[in-house]
Amino acid sequence: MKRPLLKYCGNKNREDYRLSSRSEADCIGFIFAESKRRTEPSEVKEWMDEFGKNGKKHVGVFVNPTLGEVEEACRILNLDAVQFHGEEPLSLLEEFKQRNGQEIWKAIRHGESALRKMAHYGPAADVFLIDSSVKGSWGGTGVSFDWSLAGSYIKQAEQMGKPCFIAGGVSPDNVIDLLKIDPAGIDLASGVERNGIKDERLLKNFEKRVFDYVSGH
Ligand SMILES: O=C(O)c1ccccc1NCC(=O)[C@H](O)[C@H](O)COP(=O)(O)O
Repeated sequence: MKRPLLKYCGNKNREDYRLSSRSEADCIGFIFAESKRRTEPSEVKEWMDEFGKNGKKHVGVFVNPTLGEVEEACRILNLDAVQFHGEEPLSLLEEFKQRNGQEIWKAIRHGESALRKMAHYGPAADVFLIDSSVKGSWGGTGVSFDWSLAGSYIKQAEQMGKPCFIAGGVSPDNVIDLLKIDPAGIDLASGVERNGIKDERLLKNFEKRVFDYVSGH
């Protein structure tokens, strides 16, 4: 099987950045929205200048932002992709795409209307990310959803010709269950953190499990 793309999200300090930028991840994410993981583009720029991007796609995560906020972060960081993680109108994503051309990720919460929302955002989204739905939180909850239901998202994204990341409570302990449904990408924040910061042993353990599983299938 093909290894899924990996994204470590919620890098919020210099050490998180150092670890994630030296990891096996393909993408690393930064929260520019209200969160315990919130950071500022100017801080990320300092870490990026110090350690280098090391080939990782840098993804800025926003929740119901203004176009100006997203464009300002893109200007400072030259982001490779922007992840819209709220209930943004499709017109905002379309306008952003038209003006800037960056890759757009649309996060959608698992639930009854998720397939319909994927179709709705299809004209603007380049990548889908399906996350758990937890009341009162937009993301980064560490809570998983029933992955036996994730096949329909993966299939619909494939039919639309777009990769689909699965997120929400993924960790070294449960990633094998997720790999069995063969998602194009896996996104996680909490599962590779200890006391709220990225943990090298958890990152290595997670990657070993993914790589061992993939090489055996
Ligand atoms: O991580 C956050 O704190 C966060 C806050 C607000 C919006 C989005 C957020 N995270 C976006 C991500 O892509 C996370 O990796 C995703 O929600 C999964 O998080 P976790 O369940 O902790 O692995």
